[in-house]
Amino acid sequence: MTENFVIEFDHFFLNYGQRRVLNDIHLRIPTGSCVGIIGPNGSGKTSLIRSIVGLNQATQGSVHVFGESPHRAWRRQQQIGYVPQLKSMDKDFPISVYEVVMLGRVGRLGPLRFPKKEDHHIVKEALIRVKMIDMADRPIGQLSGGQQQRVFIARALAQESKLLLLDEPATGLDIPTQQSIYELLEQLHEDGITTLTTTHDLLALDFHHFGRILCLNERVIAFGPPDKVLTPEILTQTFSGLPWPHRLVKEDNVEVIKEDSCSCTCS
Ligand SMILES: Nc1ncnc2c1ncn2[C@@H]1O[C@H](COP(=O)(O)OP(=O)(O)OP(=O)(O)O)[C@@H](O)[C@H]1O
Repeated sequence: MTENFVIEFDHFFLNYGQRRVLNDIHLRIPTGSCVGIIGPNGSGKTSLIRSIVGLNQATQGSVHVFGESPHRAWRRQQQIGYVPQLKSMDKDFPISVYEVVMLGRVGRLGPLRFPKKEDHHIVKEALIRVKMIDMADRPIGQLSGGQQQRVFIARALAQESKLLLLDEPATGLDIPTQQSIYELLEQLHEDGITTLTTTHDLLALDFHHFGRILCLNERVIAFGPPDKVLTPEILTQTFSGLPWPHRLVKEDNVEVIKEDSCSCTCS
């Protein structure tokens, strides 16, 4: 590891039982970058994120975060903020927005220690940042999906993470709310926080907010700046899983995909 890379995958393979989910991931994420991870449902995006957090163990190869194993990086300095996919929540779950964000401080407080003035200050700042301070006393379960997502981002911010992993943060949200989440990511990027954000929904992704796009479909299909990566060919390969190389050809005003090596028409 060099200090310029926050995450380093070294020929990383992941199986669930016999099933291969991530195949020879060899990738380095530069410190401070704002990465969008795209790929269809089941392409391994969540599995990749969970591997970075140490929730999945490599079947082969390795991943290092801040130059350490994910477990050590997670436990030692609480540097990784993880916002999992939003699940529906019991409306009566008895925990307030403020308390959820304070959970982000627990790792730094240590066991059985009460929050100090500084912790309360950090929690309030995080809530202000995601524009949720007015709802601090509300039960989390009574918030909309977009509001809950902001609260979970605030919890990760309260950890003072240098690396933030967001799994499908915009899915199911209306367009202005998606936009506001992406704008927030952009601000975090300006603060030097490395962010990785997944989505399967190309329409929900505003590419302008990302410095790099990772196209994933079990393997890394492409990784680079949006203008280089978001080509019809690469997107087709990412989302269709069709073999490479191939090309898009217009036939009777309909675009069809053709492999370069054969003349068959694929739908
Ligand atoms: N705990 C698990 N045990 C067995 N198989 C799993 C497990 N978690 C995920 N899978 C399978 O691994 C594959 C990749 O799943 P993953 O959740 O990483 O994909 P994804 O790209 O995040 O999908 P989505 O866009 O739907 O969230 C899928 O086929 C899924 O069914």
